[in-house]
Amino acid sequence: MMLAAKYARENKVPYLGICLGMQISVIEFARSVLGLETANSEEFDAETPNPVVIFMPEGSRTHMGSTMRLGSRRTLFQTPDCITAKLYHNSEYVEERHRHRYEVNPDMISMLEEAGLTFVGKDESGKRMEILELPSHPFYVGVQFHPEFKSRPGRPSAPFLGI
Ligand SMILES: NC(=O)CC[C@H](N)C(=O)O
Repeated sequence: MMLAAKYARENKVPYLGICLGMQISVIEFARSVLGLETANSEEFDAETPNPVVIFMPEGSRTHMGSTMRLGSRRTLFQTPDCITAKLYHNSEYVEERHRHRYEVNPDMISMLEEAGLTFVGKDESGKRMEILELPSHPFYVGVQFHPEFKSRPGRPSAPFLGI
């Protein structure tokens, strides 16, 4: 997955990373562009010195049961000037379904954004990264939620229309 994300980023191949796919794109970007060779998700290396993806449960941090961020949650677009906001018909927010425990580390956002990765969708607290884009790329998009859950035959969820 890491190599696929790298290849797509460097060769301007369309990339839609869903959930772990978004997390992988952040790890790959941190390693290749920021030069943080040890960047990782806490899920894969709990001791990583550069945790760009961390355990961010909605419930308890110590119990696996009921810690998943699950079901429909709101994502607010941070700017109308991005690919995904346009795909979602210039809505101010979208409600998509979630199923995960790990998320992009909010403490690393400014570093990632200074290097060109932009977080164009966040939850209402501003702490949970929901959508990323790479403006220097024709279509490099990551979504923490699962747009496929609301996709239907003949009525695909918006992000798929961008590929
Ligand atoms: N559905 C997914 O891709 C979730 C996996 C992911 N590593 C998590 O945050 O739990």
